[in-house]
Amino acid sequence: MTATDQRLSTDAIWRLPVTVCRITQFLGEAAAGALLERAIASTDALKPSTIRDREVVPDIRRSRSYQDFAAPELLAAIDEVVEAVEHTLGVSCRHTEPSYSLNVHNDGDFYGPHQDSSAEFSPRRLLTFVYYLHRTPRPFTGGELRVFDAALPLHTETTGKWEEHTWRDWPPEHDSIVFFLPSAWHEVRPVNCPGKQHADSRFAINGWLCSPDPTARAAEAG
Ligand SMILES: O=C(O)CCC(=O)C(=O)O
Ligand SMILES: [Fe+2]
Repeated sequence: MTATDQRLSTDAIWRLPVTVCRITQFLGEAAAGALLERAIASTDALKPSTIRDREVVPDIRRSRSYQDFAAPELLAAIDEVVEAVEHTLGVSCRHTEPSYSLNVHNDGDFYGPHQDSSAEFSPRRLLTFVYYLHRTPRPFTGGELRVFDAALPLHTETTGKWEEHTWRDWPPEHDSIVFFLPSAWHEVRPVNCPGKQHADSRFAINGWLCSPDPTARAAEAG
């Protein structure tokens, strides 16, 4: 045992915050307002949100999604900042392809703690982005994005219990975007939207920059 080991008491805390890049007023008032109107208008296209291999599991995730929602202006704006984000998060997104959807949380909706990629599910996701939209003033409470710190107090098991984790909450503020690594543990805190009006929901355009899928390419070609 070295002198340093002896100084590490069992209740020492190694707290490693996960880096999140957050940009507010990302598209500007006019573009964000127009995108919000399109998001609100998509109500008929919404289906229950899924996890992993497209399963609906309401104990883990309760919200509605529109997989084919198009937001080219958002992708163009992401393109303009991605180099700075790559630099900060230590990831390279060259030759990646975006994949994204519109996710709508209304009263009682949430998404429990999860990672967006793992060796088993969606391993090609290299960077997560979440862009938020809502009416002003914000018509709901809750719905924070909770990002858990990467490491636990030293005395806990490697996996740890959820109550031993530390975290930081990010507000889902209209026209703000966050970027983080898809391996980060995160959740959407329950939304309280007492009026339950669709237009008062927490709207998010959530997606990933993904490394290309060579098998999908081959299938498309032929
Ligand atoms: O809406 C958010 O803040 C995050 C959503 C999320 O984690 C996901 O869809 O994977
Ligand atoms: Fe996620």
